Order: sequence, then structure tokens, then C-alpha cells
Amino acid sequence: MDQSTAVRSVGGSAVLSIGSTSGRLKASLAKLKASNLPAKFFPEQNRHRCRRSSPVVKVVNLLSPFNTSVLPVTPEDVPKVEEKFEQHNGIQQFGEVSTGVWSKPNVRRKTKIVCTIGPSTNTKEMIWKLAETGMNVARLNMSHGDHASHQKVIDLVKEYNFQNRDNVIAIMLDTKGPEVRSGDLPQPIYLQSGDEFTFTIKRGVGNESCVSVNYDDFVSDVDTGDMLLVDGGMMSFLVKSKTEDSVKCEVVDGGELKSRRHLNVRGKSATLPSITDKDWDDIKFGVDNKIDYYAVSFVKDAKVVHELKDYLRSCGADIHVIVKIESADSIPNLYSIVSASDGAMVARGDLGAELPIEEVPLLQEEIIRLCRSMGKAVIVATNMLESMIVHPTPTRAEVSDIAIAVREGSDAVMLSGETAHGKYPLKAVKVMHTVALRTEATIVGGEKPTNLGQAFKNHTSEMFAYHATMMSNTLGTSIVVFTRTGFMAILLSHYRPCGTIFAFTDQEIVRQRLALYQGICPIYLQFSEDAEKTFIEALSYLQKQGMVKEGEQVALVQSGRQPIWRSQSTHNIQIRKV
Ligand SMILES: Nc1ncnc2c1ncn2[C@@H]1O[C@H](COP(=O)(O)OP(=O)(O)OP(=O)(O)O)[C@@H](O)[C@H]1O
Ligand SMILES: CC(=O)C(=O)O
Repeated sequence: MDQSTAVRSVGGSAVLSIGSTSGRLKASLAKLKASNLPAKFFPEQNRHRCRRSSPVVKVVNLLSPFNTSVLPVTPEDVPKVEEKFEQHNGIQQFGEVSTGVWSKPNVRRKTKIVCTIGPSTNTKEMIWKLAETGMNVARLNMSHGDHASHQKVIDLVKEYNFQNRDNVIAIMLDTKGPEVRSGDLPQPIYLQSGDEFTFTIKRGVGNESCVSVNYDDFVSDVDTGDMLLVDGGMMSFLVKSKTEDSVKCEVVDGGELKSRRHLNVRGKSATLPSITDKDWDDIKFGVDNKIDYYAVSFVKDAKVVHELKDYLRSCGADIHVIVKIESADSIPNLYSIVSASDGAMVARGDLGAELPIEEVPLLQEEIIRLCRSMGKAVIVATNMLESMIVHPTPTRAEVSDIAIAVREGSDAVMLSGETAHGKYPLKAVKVMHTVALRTEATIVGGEKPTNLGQAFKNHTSEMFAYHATMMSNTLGTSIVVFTRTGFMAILLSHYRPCGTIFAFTDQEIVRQRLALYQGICPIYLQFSEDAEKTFIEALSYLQKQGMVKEGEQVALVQSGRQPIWRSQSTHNIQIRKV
């Protein structure tokens, strides 16, 4: 077996591919000399670390007609794959095209994909297709739609999870938060630089020169000289003067102003509570529907996270909280906010509106580093494939953006408008999958994030996770872990082992939750009283699905907060032959 399960079938086709490439191609590949690439790409020089194939081998593989592991990116190729979906009358037939779980993109890729569900994707057919193409988490944006429309999506995702025991999609409810939005307009207004335009707190105004704003303190929060941004900067307005109920502006960057657009004041957060009355109503809706994650918008301090967690405890809801870092006020409190939560989202849209745009990449890196060191999940969001809302191929800069987020170590990357209302939702997921998979193949694994030891305060589990990772990296094995709470699987994920973490759980809620975490393939299994019987069943499942081969070794981990079969004091890692 190739040492990295994430790339094993790709690695296997290297020799064949060289033989099948044209002379011109061979000549260009010859130019890709090892000496021209950074030493860290070459595993021979990092023997003590994870063994990976070099990018040169991967380039050959990408170009090979025999390669089936890396999905195509070109517009010519992608429709062929989508056509394949169309050939099947009825989405249930997906199972028939699959040749075991290993063929699924969700298993081979480590970095997870969050897809926002909207008008382009809120049908049964599209949710099934998204799931089969690589979606790991379905995001419901509560700024749009009503409970009935979100209920339909939740029910469909649950139906998918129920019918597909070998794949799982988590559900994330993203709160609207204290968003300031302009009101309805009968039709879009075209504004040019230098035009005058007024925003008013009077209700129901929408004409060529003035529109309502949904926030009563808007006038008092804004000062003359402030810059107002629409949709994160798509249009901008300079505040010239204000009255009791209106703010008069000059258009700086013009464009088309549509209904219900998002407004930010550069450098300022609205003086509204992070969780509004509407959000509490939506949070209750999430509790009733047993969703997996809340993404909480515009969190400014840890207090609000504690408040939400207290509420969830009081109703016995086991839902994890992801804080969205998007408010200027959140930055000084970053450590305490992340510490109180289960993870963070780098919400680059609003972050880049409230703070200078050049701060966004630096903050992204810092937030990822902080989350990794604290053992928290981290998602990079917004504009990742923005051009694919209307075009079938991404810009090269967008491809690089995904690669950077993967290299920086994010657990997940997110699609917003691309899947919510874009023209090419499946292609966008496919591109994200391919870029992430390709980038992961060049990452040297097993680098322990600093300070992780202090994050978990459970030194035995911590030590076992660390050593299981080192052992599996050295031997080139996958990791098999049994978990009732998800704790040990999450801990292992934070050490970023090279092989896949097959996390067996007898709790459906844990199976769903683990879908967000880097490198984890969650699998439901009813645990037997007899540990050995359960291990055999798990390994036989993996073998049947093509995830491990006969004779291959796996690292089997029995550790964590709650003992399943072991007595309190025994923890162990076994290396087993399948
Ligand atoms: N549930 C939904 N129902 C209807 N439209 C939706 C839904 N979810 C998303 N959309 C549409 O997809 C767009 C992109 O989704 P996204 O989650 O990025 O929204 P957003 O961050 O609130 O952005 P915006 O400020 O542009 O609304 C939204 O602006 C909206 O037009
Ligand atoms: C995702 C989101 O809310 C943002 O980027 O602002």
C-alpha cells in the first residue's frame, strides 16, 4: 500500500503514466527538476515524517489518461462527469455507480467542504449530487429563506444520511446575527460615482434616491466621513451628513443596488447584541431539528458563546458552536472567543468590510494557527470560487486561495453563493475537491501544533493521540478509532496524521459531527459487548469497502475520555494486520 491512504491510488499509476505521455509532455516534465522544488516536497529527505509522493510524480499522474483518482477540472471534462449523473433516472441509483466507499471523494480528501444550500441546490436531486460530489457539511444561511424552506433541506440531508450509511453530511445553521441590511426596492437602482444617495431608518422607503435600513440605531452608529460598504465593498458610499432619521451619502464606487443588501461601516461593528431575537428563534429551530453546528455571526466576545452554550445545556441539546470571526470588535478578544467555542470560521466577507482588506490573509493565518493550537475546528469561508457563480472555471487566484487554506491547516473550506445561487454548484464542489486533494498530497504530515498539549488537559489521551500519529506515519498505516463522544477522533485529527482516521461510532450524532474534521472518515457501527468482535467487524467493513487491503497494517487506538471496553486505567495502540 502507498503510505498515504489519501493518495494511494494516484501514486500507483506513476510508471504507467510516464509511458503514456507524449514527447512534448515528457520534455516539459523533465524541466520540473527536483532541485527546482523546495526540499520539503521530497519525502526521502524527511524519512522520519510521513512518506508522500513528490509533486513531480503527481504532475505526471494528473496528466495521465489512466488516472482516475484526481477529478478533472477543465470545463470540457467536467460536464462529462455531470452527464454521468444525468444518465441515471432517479438519484437513488448513485449507489450502483459507486465501487465501494473508497471511490467516494469524501473519503479520499482530508480537508472538508462546507456547501451553502440555496435556490440552486435545495432539491433532493441536488443535495444527493452535492453529497456524492464531495459536500461534507450543508450550511443553512438564516439571513435568507424561512423555517419551512430550511426544514425541507434539513429533512433531505437527514434522509440522505439515513439512506447512505457509508457517507454522512453534517448540518450547520448560520445565524443572521445583527446584520444591517438595506430594504426592498421595486427594481435595482444604478448609481454612479458622485451621485447623492440617502439611507433612512424610516420603514418602507425604496426609490431612486433613498432606501430604508433595517436597524434603528443606524444613524447614531454612523458619523460624517465614515465609509459605508454594500456587499462587502461591491459599492461604497461616503457619509456627507445626517439628520435624525437619515444618512446622506455620496457614491464613491457605483454599481447596481439591489434589494436587501448587506451594509457595513468600515472599521465599526454595529452596537447590537450578537444574538438577536430572530437568532434565538432560529437557534430554537436548530435545537428542535437536532442540527450539528451553529455558526454564530458577529461574535464580539466570549460572553455570548457562554450564553448560547448555557442555553443549549438547559435544553439538553448536543450542538457544537462555531464562532464566526467577522467583526472588528472580535479581534482583541480572539483568544477567549475561540477558547469558549468548538471552532471558528474565518468569515472573510464581513471581516474584510469591517477591517482593512489587506488584514484578511494575515488574520486568516493567525486564526487558523490559534484554532490548531487550541484543538478547535477551523473553517475558511467566502469568495473561494466566487467567479464560478457565473463561470464554469475558476480563476487561478481562486485555486491558489483554496490551496493556501489547505496548507495553512484548515479543517474545512466553504462555498457560499457558488452553491447557494450559482450556475455551477457541482463543478464548484468538484474544483474544490480536486484542488484540496492535490494540495494535500504535497503536505508533510505529522507536525504537532504548538501548545496542543495545554488545550485538552487530558494528558493520557493526548499522549496516545500523539504516539498513534507518529506510529501510523512511520508505518504508513491508517488509524482506526472507536468513539462514543468523538473526543479521541477529534484529538487525532488535530495531530493531522498522514493516513485516514477511520472513526467508528455507535452514536449517529457523533457520526454527523465528525464530518467537519480534517482527515476523519466517520462510520456508524453498533458496538458489541466483546471488543475483539467489534474490531474484527470494523476491519472487515473497511476491507469490504476497499478502504484497507488484506495484509495491510492499521493502527488501532483504544483511548479517550470515556472507556468503551477497556477498564479505566488501560489505553492501548495496536498495530494489526488486516
Ligand atoms: N436559503 C436561501 N434562500 C434563498 N436564497 C439564498 C439562501 N441562501 C443563500 N441564498 C442566496 O445566495 C446568496 C449567497 O449566499 P451567502 O450565504 O453567501 O449569503 P450572504 O453571506 O448573506 O451574502 P449576502 O450578503 O450577499 O446575502 C445570498 O445572497 C442569497 O441571495
Ligand atoms: C460567511 C460570512 O458570513 C462572511 O464571510 O461574512
